[in-house]
Amino acid sequence: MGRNPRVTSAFRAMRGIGIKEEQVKPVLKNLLKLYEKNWELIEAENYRVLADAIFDAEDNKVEEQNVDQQEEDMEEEEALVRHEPARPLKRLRLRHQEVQGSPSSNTSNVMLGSVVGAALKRPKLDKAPETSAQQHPHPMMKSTESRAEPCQVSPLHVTKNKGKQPLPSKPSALEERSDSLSQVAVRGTGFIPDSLALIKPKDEPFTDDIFNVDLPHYGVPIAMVHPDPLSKGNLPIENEEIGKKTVQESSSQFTERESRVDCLETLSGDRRTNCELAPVQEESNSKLEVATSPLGEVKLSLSCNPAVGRSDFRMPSLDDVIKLTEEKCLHSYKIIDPNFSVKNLLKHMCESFLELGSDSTDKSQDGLVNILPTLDALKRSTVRNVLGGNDDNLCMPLCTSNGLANTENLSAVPAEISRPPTPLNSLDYHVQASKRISDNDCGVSDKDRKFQDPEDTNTHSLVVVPQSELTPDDLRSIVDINDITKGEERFKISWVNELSSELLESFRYIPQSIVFKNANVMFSLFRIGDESCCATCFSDCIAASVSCSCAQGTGGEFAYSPRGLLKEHFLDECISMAHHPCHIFCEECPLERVKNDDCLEPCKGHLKRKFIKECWSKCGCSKQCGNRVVQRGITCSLQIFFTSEGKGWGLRTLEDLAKGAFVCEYVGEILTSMEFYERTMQRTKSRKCTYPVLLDADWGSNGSVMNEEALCLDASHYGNVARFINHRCLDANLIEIPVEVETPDHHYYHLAFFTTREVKAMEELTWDYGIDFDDLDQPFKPFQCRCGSTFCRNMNRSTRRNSS
Ligand SMILES: C[S@@+](CC[C@H](N)C(=O)[O-])C[C@H]1O[C@@H](n2cnc3c(N)ncnc32)[C@H](O)[C@@H]1O
Repeated sequence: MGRNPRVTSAFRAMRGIGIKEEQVKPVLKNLLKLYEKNWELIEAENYRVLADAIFDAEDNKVEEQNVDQQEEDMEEEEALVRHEPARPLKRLRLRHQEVQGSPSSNTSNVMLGSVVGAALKRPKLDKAPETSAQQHPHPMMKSTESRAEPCQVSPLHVTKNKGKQPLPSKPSALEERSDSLSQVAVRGTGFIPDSLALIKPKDEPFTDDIFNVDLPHYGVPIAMVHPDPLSKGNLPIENEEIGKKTVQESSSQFTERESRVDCLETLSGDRRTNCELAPVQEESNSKLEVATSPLGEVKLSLSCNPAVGRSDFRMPSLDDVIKLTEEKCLHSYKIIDPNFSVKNLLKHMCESFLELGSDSTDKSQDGLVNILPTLDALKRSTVRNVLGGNDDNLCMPLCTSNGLANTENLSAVPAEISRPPTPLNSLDYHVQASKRISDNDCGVSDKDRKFQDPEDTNTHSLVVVPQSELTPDDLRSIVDINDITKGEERFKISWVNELSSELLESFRYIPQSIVFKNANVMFSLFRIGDESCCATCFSDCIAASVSCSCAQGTGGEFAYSPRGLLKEHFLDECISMAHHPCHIFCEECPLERVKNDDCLEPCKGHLKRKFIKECWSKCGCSKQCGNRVVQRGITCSLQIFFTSEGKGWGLRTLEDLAKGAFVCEYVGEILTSMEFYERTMQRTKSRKCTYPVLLDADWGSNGSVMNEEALCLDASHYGNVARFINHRCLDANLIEIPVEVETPDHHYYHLAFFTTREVKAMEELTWDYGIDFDDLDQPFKPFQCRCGSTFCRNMNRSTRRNSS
């Protein structure tokens, strides 16, 4: 009789990835037995289960060869006593830790992706929908280069590039920052569940609440944890009663015969769960600690109570317990998610326990944990975590500086995150705690890193603290996921990260720019001449048949249409000026002067721009006047999101926008060029990133600009939504236009963003920073542009270099 063609195919597939027939045979046999000849399970994902099982079998062989003789003898003895079943299949997982765990594996997920993708493709059926992170490789998964350097912008050393670009920090600082970010990146990959593929067995429907099935049916040994002996007598009667009730309610989920859930311990020892108590004989060696929360406050251990007829019980090794449990899980539930691990399941249970017990809204708490979750809630939460319910993006990552005004007082302190139990995938809650980090690190402190288990792709491993432990600085730095503006704008602006667990860096939202210290920004009625205001107007200047004097600055015609959009020809002229730049050169450029170099460098040039002049305080028209657009603030629905191209955070519109629509202005601290120079130098030392924009639209036109008159906006600490707008070469959908709102003095003006074309809802909003990527004289290397434009100046350069 010929060989079963399915067997032949299996051999062939395995041969294709370098596995010999003799290695395949025994494992395949076992699998067929285990899956009751359900070939589909074995063939799924290009024989992934089979390959994985073979890898594991090989692993076991190596492990076994390595154990010393004594241990082997002991194991054999134990095996005789316990009748441990043969162990062909532990858990079916790809050896992803080989790529994930390695500290040098910046490209881990890329590697994983290619291995899995090439040899072992995922099945089409029953897998969780691909996240966008899987569809587009996440920037954090790749090399450091692919991560946006949030503040690499051209500094005061402005080059001939129009002087409008944000300013870069020193390369060394950037490199260091990149290094730290790359570490985050490696870890960050772990948070993205690789696959939730759970293949249904033929005859057993698989549901999400698979772990809620009656465990007695399979006899899987669930934790039997005894109470802390020290406080046994302290348990209040009410708790005991409640505990009994809770266990009774959920008793169908646990076996009564061999295992009973007794209690989950806390470090404090004086808190008791609402679990059933069992008389436990105290023997230190009769308790096996199986999992703990990251800090060890919560522990999960197993013990056997000799009083219920197990006097011959011998404590097994933790590894054996885990292996056997995984085998049973595999057999019972056919879990083949490569990320499934009982160890992680139990760890998640500890975390869920802590999470549910740490209700930060309860101000009365000053201990670590004092509200104990019901077992049902605990299980739901744990199962959600283990099955890859990726709610990582629900937790708030906050890079916080201690004292925003004093940027030097930045220090690394422990991470603190409190995560309330939330519905899966719901973003509808506020940040409840803050995470402080070192200033050169965005999102994760060293301490956090320590808690990260490279194998653990689901857990947040973050420390939970009661809200009372948050300092006023922590509370100040909280970024509301629903509204980063904290009510400062008329419209809420939410943020979302659909790609990774990276959280929004903390900053102070301000709707209007504010003077930092010495900037000479004085708005006086005295400075506004009668000819530049419309004192006699009383309603909407734009609706009037004859344009008032406020239109003089824009050629006698208002820049805005009655619909509140920029007039087409005005806008087109601004766009054309940006595309065909005309530079003004100052006699002594303040940007060069502040460097205090022996030899003053010539001015690199500043882009000439058209100004909009709005009606202002001395005008008689109403606030609703059509010539008051920018000053009325943001009127469209915007959102901050994590870009998939490696640019970091970006800004998008949630509604369609017409051409010429005002979006927002660039808001930040107003600094003199000297202040900015000093700040940049300090930042370089402390590796702090910057978000500055020069207000140089009219420099040089009236002779030299004095140092203290040369202003820029820095949105690093105080800013608005514009600080998230990314750069796009040439065909950006936004253009920045200087606007006079309070003063005709062009040293200070508002920098407002208008759409250059129609923009559809969900499109990213971009503007051309004006960076000259070709300018090799720049002291700092600009970021690697990922704008994706066909006119990308950065891409052209590298393409040119490649072709030459
Ligand atoms: C004003 S910030 C924009 C918001 C920033 N993406 C963030 O995550 O905070 C400027 C920084 O964003 C990144 N960036 C902006 N546009 C980019 C682009 N086209 N390609 C790559 N990175 C970009 C650079 O790191 C730059 O220094």
